[in-house]
Amino acid sequence: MSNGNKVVLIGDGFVGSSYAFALINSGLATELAIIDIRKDKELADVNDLLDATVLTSSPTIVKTGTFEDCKDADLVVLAYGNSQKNLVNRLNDIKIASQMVVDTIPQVVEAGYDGVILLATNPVDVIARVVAEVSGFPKEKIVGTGTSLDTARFNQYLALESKLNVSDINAYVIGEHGNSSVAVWSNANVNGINIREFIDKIDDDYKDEVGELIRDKAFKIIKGKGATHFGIANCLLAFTKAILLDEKRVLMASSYLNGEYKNKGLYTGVPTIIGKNGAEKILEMPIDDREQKMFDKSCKDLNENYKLALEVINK
Ligand SMILES: NC(=O)C1=CN([C@@H]2O[C@H](COP(=O)(O)OP(=O)(O)OC[C@H]3O[C@@H](n4cnc5c(N)ncnc54)[C@H](O)[C@@H]3O)[C@@H](O)[C@H]2O)C=CC1
Ligand SMILES: CC(=O)C(=O)O
Repeated sequence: MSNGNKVVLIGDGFVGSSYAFALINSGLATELAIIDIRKDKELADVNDLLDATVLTSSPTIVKTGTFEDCKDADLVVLAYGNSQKNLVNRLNDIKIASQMVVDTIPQVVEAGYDGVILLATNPVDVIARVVAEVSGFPKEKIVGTGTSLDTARFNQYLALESKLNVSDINAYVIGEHGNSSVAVWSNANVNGINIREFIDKIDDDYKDEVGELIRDKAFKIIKGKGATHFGIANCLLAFTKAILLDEKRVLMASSYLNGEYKNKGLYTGVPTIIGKNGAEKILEMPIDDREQKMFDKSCKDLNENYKLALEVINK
């Protein structure tokens, strides 16, 4: 551990650089080391970010990094992954992303790092499991961003539809961050008042339609500009803050299930208390039978697809 808050970011593309910008503006990190295989991009971003730090209230020391930097890091963040340009199903990226984990995580561990690893790399639920397997770390030290972005999209949708402030909407998405995600309507509320009081057309068709809209949002953004990156950058920042400041915040992380929500042995998006030890406790909110069935199917899909990752890990 460093004397302040040292973050090592691995992967400096759209997502990594947006996170880096959010992080230096937050003043949370005393030091940020950036590692990418594109050394020109890595150096260019470091120099650009250093200029940006001058006008922040608490300037972060930003530098190009090596895996040795992980030795005294307080947090390692993975934002590498396949380009989003042609994304149609995140699960198609399993082999490429698993190979990145195999290429990097042993070096993080060899440097002596044994803290929390936070990741956004897609497919994030499967890749969290790959990072756990390759690192050998306790399961709670691997924290994926899970359905935090899907949850933000669900809340945004409900705020627009109900014409209320998004801060007052409490609605969650669980399961895969991807095509089998599950919007939990049964306990969606506005400061404790059921969402049905504000939107009267909620039947199963409407739920499916909105579920589709939330899932499609990523693809629409990618069509417009090649990647989604601001939303996930702020999700990563919220997790970073919760871990570095030991906030015990409940965030929709990819966490390792051990019987919660009637499933076990895999990482997926569920409400989780996040603190300095990572995913400290999974919280079980009530879900209805329909949502449970969708969640079970999502877990089944993730388990099936993990076999592709195993081919890379065991190569
Ligand atoms: N979990 C979520 O909610 C979201 C996840 N993502 C995911 O984030 C990942 C990154 O997306 P983008 O930044 O748009 O991709 P990008 O293609 O812009 O950046 C990826 C970066 O990773 C670097 N990289 C590749 N292999 C590496 C290695 N072994 N070591 C270090 N760096 C390496 C590349 O050089 C590149 O700079 C993707 O998997 C994407 O699907 C994106 C948005 C939301
Ligand atoms: C790309 C991606 O995973 C998202 O924006 O949801």
